[in-house]
Amino acid sequence: MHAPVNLASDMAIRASNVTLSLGSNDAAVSILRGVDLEIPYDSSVALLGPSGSGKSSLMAVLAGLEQASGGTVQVDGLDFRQLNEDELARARRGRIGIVLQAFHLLPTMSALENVATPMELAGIEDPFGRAEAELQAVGLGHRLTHYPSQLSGGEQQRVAIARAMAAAPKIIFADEPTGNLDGTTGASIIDLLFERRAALGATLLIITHDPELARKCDRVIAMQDGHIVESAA
Ligand SMILES: Nc1ncnc2c1ncn2[C@@H]1O[C@H](COP(=O)(O)OP(=O)(O)OP(=O)(O)O)[C@@H](O)[C@H]1O
Repeated sequence: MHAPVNLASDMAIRASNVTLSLGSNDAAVSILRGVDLEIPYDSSVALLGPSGSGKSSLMAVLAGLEQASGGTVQVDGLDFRQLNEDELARARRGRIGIVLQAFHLLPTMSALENVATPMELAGIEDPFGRAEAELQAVGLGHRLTHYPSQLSGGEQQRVAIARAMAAAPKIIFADEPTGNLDGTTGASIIDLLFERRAALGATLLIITHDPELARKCDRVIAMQDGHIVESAA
């Protein structure tokens, strides 16, 4: 087993020549084809690109959900390619928050439990106190004991945001977080994500098809065919 290597880094994310192939032999598909990327701490980045260009796959690699096939991936100073699956899971805790299009809340748990339980399992101190404070911060202080089926889509995404943010992660990954919401609700979710990001001083990488949302970010990165084809501040 490798010990996590802690590399001095001024970048939240530093990826170099990252490749990802899935499947084996004749069925292997080349999904990421040499991605180079540097994202500073406390910044926001939009990731744009056509369907199938590799945005979600790149996010999975940078979030430590998928191991790259080649290249280097440094996240908050950790060399992800040196870590095994358990070490990656530990590295994510308290460091990385993830918000997806489908909210992925556990239906048998209240809003409070959905936010607190992952922190409890990760051994983070005072998980219920932190969960309650974060649910209040996302405007759901009055919905702590509600179950997902008793919440609107927008409210469920607020719970998912609270779950991603409650452990004060340094990096937040959001994959089309408004994809299942109507325009007005989606806009309020985006405002919330940016507000909480700023409050935490976290880095936000957000996959979106919405150019207006992309303009709110410090930087826009465009992908095509597994490559970064454009990067603009
Ligand atoms: N597990 C897998 N095995 C084989 N191919 C995969 C796998 N996961 C994704 N792919 C392929 O990798 C390519 C990139 O997929 P990815 O989901 O990263 O694209 P995307 O840019 O996020 O697309 P979208 O905007 O539609 O979500 C696609 O061609 C997809 O079919």
